[in-house]
Amino acid sequence: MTGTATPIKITTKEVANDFLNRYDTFLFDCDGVLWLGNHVLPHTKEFLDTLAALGKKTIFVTNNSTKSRLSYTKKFASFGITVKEEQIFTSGYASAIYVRDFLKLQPGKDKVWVFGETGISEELKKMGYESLGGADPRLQTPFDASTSPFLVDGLDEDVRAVIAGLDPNINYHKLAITLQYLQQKDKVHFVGTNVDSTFPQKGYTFPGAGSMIESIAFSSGRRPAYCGKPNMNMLNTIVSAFDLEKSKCCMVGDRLNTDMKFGVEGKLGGTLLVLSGIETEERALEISEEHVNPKFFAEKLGDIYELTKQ
Ligand SMILES: O=C(O)[C@H](O)[C@H](O)COP(=O)(O)O
Ligand SMILES: [Mg+2]
Repeated sequence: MTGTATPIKITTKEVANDFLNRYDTFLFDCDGVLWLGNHVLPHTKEFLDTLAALGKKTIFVTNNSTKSRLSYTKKFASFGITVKEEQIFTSGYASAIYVRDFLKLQPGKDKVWVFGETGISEELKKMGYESLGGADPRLQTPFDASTSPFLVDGLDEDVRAVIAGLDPNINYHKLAITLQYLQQKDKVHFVGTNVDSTFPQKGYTFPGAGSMIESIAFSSGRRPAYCGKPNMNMLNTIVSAFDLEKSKCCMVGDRLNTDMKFGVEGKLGGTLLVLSGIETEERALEISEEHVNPKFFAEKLGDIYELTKQ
């Protein structure tokens, strides 16, 4: 599936201003666009300040489930950027919404086993769900079936779903216990936060959530319901939360099969691919049935900011 026209590279003041004037709302991916891990990219704050000065709406849509929306407001603040929790949507939040609104699990009764970080368990807790696993320190111990408390004490009968996401502290203990829950096929749903195969960091590309979730899918022989980008439920949640006019929205991201697909399939007014994360100019321009093409592309957000200031 491809876009309909040759992607436009933003390299002049005129094209940069035309790009900004086309949309009133910008949906920003985070990793690979605003920052790489804890390294904020050039002019991220200045670019967002420019959009605010132009009266544009900004929404942040990250597939990174390791932090809660509230925690992300603190990450933004550490870069001097003020963002409200309501402006942020994570794949962990999208997964918790799926458990609540689609699986209709009962808070206070049904529990969720988490393979991943606190970004998932904190969103579940805010919805009234008790979660197990996740950052439980007992999972950091080397795995031994005869001593693992999760087996010795027995699996929790009230677990009705597994949510699996990015876990930089992945280990065999976590994989083994998560599999035990997923082997209860008729009782425990399998939810994945996001399908990203890799995770961009400054100077490196590391394994992403999708690589871990697919490992669990392989061992369990089950397919997860993925909730992050490019899932349209996530987009519909955002569009209705802000009552957005799709044709006036632009999705800004660094990955073709999540961010750009999210924007194109979501029929947003436009898409901007930045090359500061996963993709390359060749891929942006490549016509392929394997991926969509962006409407615009640029080396990085900061370049667009600098062009508007010429
Ligand atoms: O592995 C992952 O989870 C993703 O690479 C990463 O977190 C993507 O985050 P995003 O680019 O959607 O902000
Ligand atoms: Mg990204």
